Amino acid sequence: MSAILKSRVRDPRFLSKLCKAEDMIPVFKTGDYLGMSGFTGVGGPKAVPIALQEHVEKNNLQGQLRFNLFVGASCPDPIEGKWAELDMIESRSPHQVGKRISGAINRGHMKFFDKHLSMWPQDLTYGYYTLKKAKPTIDVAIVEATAITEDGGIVPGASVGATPELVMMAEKVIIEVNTKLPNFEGLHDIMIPEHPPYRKPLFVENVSQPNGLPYLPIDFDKVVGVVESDYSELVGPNTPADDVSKAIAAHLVEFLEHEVKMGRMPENLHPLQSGIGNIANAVVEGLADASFKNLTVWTEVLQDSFLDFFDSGNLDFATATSIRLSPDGFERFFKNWDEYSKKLMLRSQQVSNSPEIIRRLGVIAMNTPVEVDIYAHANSTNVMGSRMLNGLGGSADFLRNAKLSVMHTPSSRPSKVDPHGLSCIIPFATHVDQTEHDLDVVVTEQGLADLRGLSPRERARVMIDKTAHPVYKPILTDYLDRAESLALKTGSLHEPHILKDAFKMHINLQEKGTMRLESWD
Ligand SMILES: CC(=O)SCCNC(=O)CCNC(=O)[C@H](O)C(C)(C)COP(=O)(O)OP(=O)(O)OC[C@H]1O[C@@H](n2cnc3c(N)ncnc32)[C@H](O)[C@@H]1OP(=O)(O)O
Repeated sequence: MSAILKSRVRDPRFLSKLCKAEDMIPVFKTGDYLGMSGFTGVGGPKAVPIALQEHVEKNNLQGQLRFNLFVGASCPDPIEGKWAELDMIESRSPHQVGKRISGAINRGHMKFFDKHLSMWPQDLTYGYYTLKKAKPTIDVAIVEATAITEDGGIVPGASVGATPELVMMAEKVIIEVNTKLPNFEGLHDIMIPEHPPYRKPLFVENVSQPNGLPYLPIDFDKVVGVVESDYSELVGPNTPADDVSKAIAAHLVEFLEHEVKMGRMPENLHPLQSGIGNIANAVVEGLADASFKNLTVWTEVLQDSFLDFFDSGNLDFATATSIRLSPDGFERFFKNWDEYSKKLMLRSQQVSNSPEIIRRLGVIAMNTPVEVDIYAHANSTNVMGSRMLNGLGGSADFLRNAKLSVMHTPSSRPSKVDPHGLSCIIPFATHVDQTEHDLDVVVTEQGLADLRGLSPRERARVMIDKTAHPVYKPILTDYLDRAESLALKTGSLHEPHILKDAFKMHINLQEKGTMRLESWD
């Protein structure tokens, strides 16, 4: 036992359960329901999942040790991707990131469902996801801790996610105490809501107000092993902001400045939420450089750009359920721990994504879609209505409930044969995650469409005019003109469509490699 482990595990009962990762292998049976801590690739167990994958590989057990895997959001790709490669995942929920896992889903080899991340943990505790089992429990939960308190509470690492509910539902719990990472004590605020009809309001009136405990209580009798882990977070680098993302950020900053000037926002705005991905990261970079002061953040994931935001002196406090930084970002975070940690709080995803709190605090939500249609229905998940990317995540928790709901996207993306082969603004979304009733603003590098208070037809004109790429403006305008004239004849002018043509741009992409239609005829 390392000296650091001894100092981190302050309840001696847990030291009596100390074992090696490999010793835990017999705990797992094929078909088990597994829960893992972690969110957006950080704060999850590493030593036990890696021991399991090595066991499968060494003993040629591919396809013979398969699990139903629940993780609040995604696991690190080196682990989950490898599990997918070794055919160790039978089913998965609610969010994943990585080509190997989405590949297995899209080949039909792995069952997957996504669900609003605020709802997923409570539905788990209602027993909705274990209906097929005789007992509505998770068989084993593997949880990363950076310390265990005197009274047996788990201090998580860089995320909280759905760990409280996974532990609550688990029959057996394995704790990985990570001694490579710093002790994250003091950063968490963990509360588990009661079931209805006993649930109390979440008493959070501002982003920095705690509402729970600084650790996760655990039933010691469930603990079947405590493993020391010395893995760093298995995260990759960030892609630097490009000109498209910078232009999107500039439009958004200008719009928010206007909102302040018109008195619809206070000078320090409202708490900000920013989604995952490169564009979201770049938009936060843009906000960090803008003139807003004393900002706050109520979000799900903090990416690297939030460190610049803190350093700019313009960000007073940020709360999330995960700090998903790049390796350089984590190094910077750990070096300046005292500075950053006093302005941060990590909550469970039921709280960070709580629709009630998001709506009451007046959050400004900003997320990236796959595509948005001219009436402002957005697809966040399924390319061509069919190929799953990552999952819905918390996008709709925020976009439906925010005071200002923003989706940002490049106006076009390259295809194999055309640098602008995909238009992200299309006539009809091939899958709908966010509806026209949820979105206020859509912004691309071309401009910003303010859709508030507009009828569908007004909205469609503004969307095409402000957000579509110039090569697609005439194509989309032509579609809308034709749809309107058809709808006039059929008395259906509220939200005009030509059903036989609505997906013609997508079909052209499938057949000719580009959405640039030569003609609608
Ligand atoms: C954990 C959380 O929930 S945070 C809260 C917000 N969550 C969400 O919004 C969930 C849904 N959103 C997402 O998953 C992401 O924002 C995405 C995938 C839509 C965009 O992610 P970004 O990193 O900004 O964009 P990026 O340009 O890297 O695209 C990611 C991939 O999606 C593909 N993609 C995106 N849009 C399209 C499209 N219209 N058609 C085809 N492929 C597309 C890209 O080609 C890329 O694929 P690649 O990895 O093979 O190159």
